[in-house]
Amino acid sequence: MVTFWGGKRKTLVTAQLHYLFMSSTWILPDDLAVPDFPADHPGPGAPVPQHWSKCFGCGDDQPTGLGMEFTTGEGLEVIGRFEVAKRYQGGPGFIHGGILMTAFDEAQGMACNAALRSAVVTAHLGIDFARPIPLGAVLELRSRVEGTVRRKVYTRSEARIVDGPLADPDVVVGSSYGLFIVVGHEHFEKGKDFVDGMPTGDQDISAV
Ligand SMILES: CCCCCCCCCCCCCCCC(=O)SCCNC(=O)CCNC(=O)[C@H](O)C(C)(C)COP(=O)(O)OP(=O)(O)OC[C@H]1O[C@@H](n2cnc3c(N)ncnc32)[C@H](O)[C@@H]1OP(=O)(O)O
Repeated sequence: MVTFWGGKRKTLVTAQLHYLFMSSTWILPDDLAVPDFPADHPGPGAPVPQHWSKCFGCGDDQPTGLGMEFTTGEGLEVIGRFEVAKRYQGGPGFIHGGILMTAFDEAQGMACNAALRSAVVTAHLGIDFARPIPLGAVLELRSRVEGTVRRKVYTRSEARIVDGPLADPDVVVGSSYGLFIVVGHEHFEKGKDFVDGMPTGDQDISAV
C-alpha cells in the first residue's frame, strides 16, 4: 500500500510501503530548519519538568496516567521513561497499542517544548509497532526535533525496553514520527472551563 497525503496538507507526505519494509517512511520537507541549541540548555541528564500536572502523559496529579518522567539527552534529545502497568493491557500480557501511541505523543511533544520553549499540539502522529511489549516492562523513549518549517515541528522517537521483562536496550520495540504545531496561549483558553480540578505545584494553565 502506498499512501500520499495531498491537497491542503501538501507538506506531509507519508509513504507506507508495507510490502517492502514492514514499516512506514517519513519524508521530511526540503526546507526544514534545524533549531538552534538553547543557550541555557542544562546538558545531558537534567530532569525535564512535567508541562502540566493534570496531563495524562506526564502529570503527577493524574493517578490513572502514564506518569512519564523525562530527562535531557544528547543534543536536542529528551528521554522519557515509564513502566507498563497492568491497567495498560491490550492483548493478554501486553501493552495496548494506543497506550504506546500516547507515550510517543507525550515524548515528542516534550522534545518540541524542550527544543523550542514553545507550546505545541499534535497535528499528526505515525507509529510502527515492532515488538510486543509485556506488562511490567520499563520503556525508554528517545525523542528529538528533526526540524521546523514555520509553525510546523517535525519529530522522531524510538522506544526500547530497558528494564523488566524482555529488556534489551539494543532492540527498538516501536518507533514514531510526528508533526506538531506551535500554538499560542489562546489555544488553551478555549479549554479553561473544562479543566479537571486545580493544578498542583507551580504548573498551571498559564505555564503553557
Ligand atoms: C494538551 C497539551 C498541552 C501542551 C502544553 C505545552 C507543553 C508542550 C509539551 C507538550 C507535550 C504534550 C503532548 C501531547 C500533545 C497533545 O496531545 S495535543 C492534543 C491533540 N491535538 C490537538 O488537539 C490539536 C487539534 N488541532 C488543532 O487545534 C489545529 O488543527 C492545529 C493543529 C492547531 C492547527 O491549526 P491552525 O493553528 O489553524 O494552523 P493551520 O494554519 O491549519 O496549520 C499550520 C500548518 O500546519 C499544517 N498542518 C496542520 N495540521 C496538519 C495535519 N494534520 N497534517 C499535516 N499538516 C498539517 C498546515 O497545512 C499548515 O502548514 P503551512 O501552511 O505552514 O505549510
